[in-house]
Order: sequence, then structure tokens, then C-alpha cells
Amino acid sequence: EEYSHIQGARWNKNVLTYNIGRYTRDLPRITVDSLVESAFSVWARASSLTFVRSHTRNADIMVEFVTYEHGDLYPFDGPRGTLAHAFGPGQGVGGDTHFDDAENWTAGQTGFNLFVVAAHEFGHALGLKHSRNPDSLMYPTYRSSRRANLLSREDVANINALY
Ligand SMILES: CNC(=O)[C@@H](NC(=O)[C@H](CC(C)C)CN(O)C=O)C(C)(C)C
Ligand SMILES: [Zn+2]
Ligand SMILES: [Zn+2]
Repeated sequence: EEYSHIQGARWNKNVLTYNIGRYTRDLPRITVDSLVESAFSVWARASSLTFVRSHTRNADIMVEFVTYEHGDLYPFDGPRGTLAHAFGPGQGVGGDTHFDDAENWTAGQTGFNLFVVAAHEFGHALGLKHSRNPDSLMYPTYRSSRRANLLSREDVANINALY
């Protein structure tokens, strides 16, 4: 889900920083770093946005793997069910993206593919809502995708309408 009711509609800058806090034990850290960077680059390629990794916790977008109650109003639900959530653009919690570490995060077609889910979440972190088009990345249900570029024409149009 995306929680934009407490944030603005879009970022008012084109260079956004992100920091990866708590990791999952399902994958090597280097793999998580690479999949997260690739998920950001999906949106960078389709917009004027640039994403820079930061090692401080005052980055625009905090990326964390957490379980159940984790300090916001949206506790996770254990295996399956909700896989992740992200806050819409804004200061503080704005843009922050949380993955449910009760899931089995993978880089392939088993479990839940971190690249695909992260790309969906980062769409929310940039201000996008869900799509009713099952071919869109912003469709609300997980589908393991074999496509390198996950974006539908609608996803591209929507990010371009914002940035
Ligand atoms: C397998 N479980 C699902 O398909 C669940 N969907 C999700 O966890 C969404 C993320 C997917 C689309 C990566 C939640 N979301 O929208 C976050 O921004 C349910 C459809 C069960 C809610
Ligand atoms: Zn969503
Ligand atoms: Zn959360």
C-alpha cells in the first residue's frame, strides 16, 4: 500500500538520496544493494529523477526490512499477505519504504522477487498510486515478472506527469 495521506503529492527536487538500514538475511547485502539500485534505476530511466545512495539516516528514502510492529502505524502480517509498504513524498517518514522480512526475499522466480517489489514500492515513494491495469507495475497484486523493464506505458505516463 502507499500512505500519501500524510505526505505531499511529489518531491520538489530531482536528486533523491536513499539509505538502506536493516537488511534481510535472505540475501547477501551486496545483492540487496544491487537489487535496490536496479529498482531505483527503473524510475530514473523513465523520468528526470536521479537516486544517490547515502550512508546516513537523514536520507530522503529510508529502505528497511522489518517484521510485525516496527514503529509506524502499519504493522506487517507475517508470511504472505502484505509484502511491503511505502510512504508518499515528504519530509521525515516521507518516501520511507519497508519490506516485510517474514517473506522469503529472492533475486529469482521463487519466493518474492525483491527487485519487482522494490520497483513497485519506489513508485509509491515517488508519489504514484495503484493502477487497475494488471500489466502495470503499480497494480496492487504481486506478479513475478520476467520482463527486464517492468514499466507499462501507463506507468511511464504517470511518472512523467509528476516529474
Ligand atoms: C502476495 N501478496 C500480495 O500480492 C499483496 N500485495 C502487496 O503486498 C502489495 C505489494 C505488491 C504489489 C508488490 C502491497 N502494496 O500495494 C504495497 O505498496 C496482497 C494483494 C495480498 C495485498
Ligand atoms: Zn502498492
Ligand atoms: Zn512500515
